[in-house]
Amino acid sequence: MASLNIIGYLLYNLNKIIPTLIIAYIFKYYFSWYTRENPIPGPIPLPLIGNLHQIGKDLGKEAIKLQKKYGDIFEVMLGPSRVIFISRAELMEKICSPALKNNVFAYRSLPNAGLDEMGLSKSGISFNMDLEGWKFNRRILSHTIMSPIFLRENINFVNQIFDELENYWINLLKFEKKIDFTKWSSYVVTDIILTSITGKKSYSTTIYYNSLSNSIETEVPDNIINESLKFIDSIYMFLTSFLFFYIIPPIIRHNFPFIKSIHKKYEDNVEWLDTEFEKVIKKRKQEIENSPVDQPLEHNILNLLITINTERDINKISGIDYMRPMNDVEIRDTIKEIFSAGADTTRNSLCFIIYYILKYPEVKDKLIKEYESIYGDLTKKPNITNESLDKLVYTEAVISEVARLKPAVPVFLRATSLDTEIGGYKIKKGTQIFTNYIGVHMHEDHWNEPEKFNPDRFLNDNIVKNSLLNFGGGIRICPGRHWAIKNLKILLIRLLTKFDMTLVDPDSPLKSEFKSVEHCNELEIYVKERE
Ligand code: HEM
Repeated sequence: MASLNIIGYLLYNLNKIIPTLIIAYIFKYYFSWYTRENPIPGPIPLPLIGNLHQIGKDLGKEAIKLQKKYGDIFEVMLGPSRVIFISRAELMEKICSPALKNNVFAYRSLPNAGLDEMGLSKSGISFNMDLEGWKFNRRILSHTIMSPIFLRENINFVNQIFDELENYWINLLKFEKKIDFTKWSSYVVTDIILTSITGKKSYSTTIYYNSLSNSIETEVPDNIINESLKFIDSIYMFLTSFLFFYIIPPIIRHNFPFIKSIHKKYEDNVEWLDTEFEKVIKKRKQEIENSPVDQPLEHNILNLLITINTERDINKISGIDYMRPMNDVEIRDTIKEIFSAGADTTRNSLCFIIYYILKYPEVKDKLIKEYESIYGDLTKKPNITNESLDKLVYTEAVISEVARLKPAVPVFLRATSLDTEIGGYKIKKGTQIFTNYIGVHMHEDHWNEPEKFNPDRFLNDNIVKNSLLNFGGGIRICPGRHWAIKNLKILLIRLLTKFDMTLVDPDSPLKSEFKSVEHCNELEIYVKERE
């Protein structure tokens, strides 16, 4: 009877109780926030969402705005979680430490249910919380893509794909001079990565060409078209789903009606992709097993990963500490990593570079002069070798300058595994750090006229340590950086020596937005063959 009375009282006074509870919650929220330990300047958060309304719009651009307002180290709340942004070269010292032992920043992320559900926290490289596994996979990936036998073959892969693109563009140019470069770059880079992994022809560029052209250049069977399209969609869905899994708490993903169906779609996609990769690995293992032991294997990434530390080891790098082959899950997740970390970054970097080169024709002329000095007569197809790529000093300066102004990864993650101190602030073990690379790249203390596009600064200036972090730094520095730069160089040589390109709208600013990486939204160019 007494409990009924209480329920009745509560129901009767609901209109007073709910506002009181809300006010108490808000009061408690702000009391905790204002009295938090080791506070760092930053915007005042809102209850429940924190600063998501500010940061969620476009991480790269918002990070710069907040840095201007709060300084080189500032904190924000992402929902209930505190995150610290670091935006100055000197403050990156510990994050960029190459020492493996007692490295405060060895982890990318704090434990995260979304990463667990995506299968990323116990496997692969970028988000692997098992440091032994991370070290093993990372080392093998680095040895594979840096090995001379792979890099030699890589030039053939990229050249083959460019030859195809060249033919398609020449055919299209008979009718239409305008090229949507964002689309082409996406398909070309997907094909480069797919071909480097499998050693087999991949069809994304062909399928795209066929969709634009009346004259079908290469017949592709329907089943291959469908498989390729499904695979490409699935890879891009995997990339897009990352932020969804990472930011949205499981309780919302699993229970809210609309969000629940998105979650299911993304979850099914992860499963489908894993199964597809597993099928490819199984088939290739069988092919290797069936081939005679003395028959040389092709130097693609899949063969290299499957045979590493086995009697068929193509690279003969078994001398490294880990004397065991990779298992199928390790191979699968390393390949997935190459796609997820390498495809979007490389293709958006290429778009940004093309934009700046076309915007600054004097830079384009200097690049062509560099190619002439190294490859001679440019009316013939250049004979590209890895040694010649290493001599392209000006090209490298252009790639660095574009990456400084427009890094494909403007902000990324690291987490503290020990208590530490940065810039005079105490930071506790288990804090999520956002490395604000774009903030460092645009810092007036590190760069003279940081807004200005000036590749020569990389030829003349003394570069401040840790002030160019387009590939990150320290023990988690991008293992694909040399491969990516080589691919960008090959594509630039081939594009600039074969075609004359101009921007359709030279006055338009570069249109990009942050979606896991910085995406080039639009890049229309006019193209004609060089005379
Ligand atoms: C222009 C293209 C690329 C850019 C701008 C880029 C940028 C980055 C950045 C900023 C990081 C974070 C490093 C850090 O935390 O210090 C990273 C990590 C990584 N990148 Fe790249 N990347 C590119 C291409 C590639 C390619 C082609 C691969 C494929 C092999 C790759 C594989 C990885 C992996 C596996 C990691 C995680 C490393 C770890 O956590 O130990 N990246 N990349």
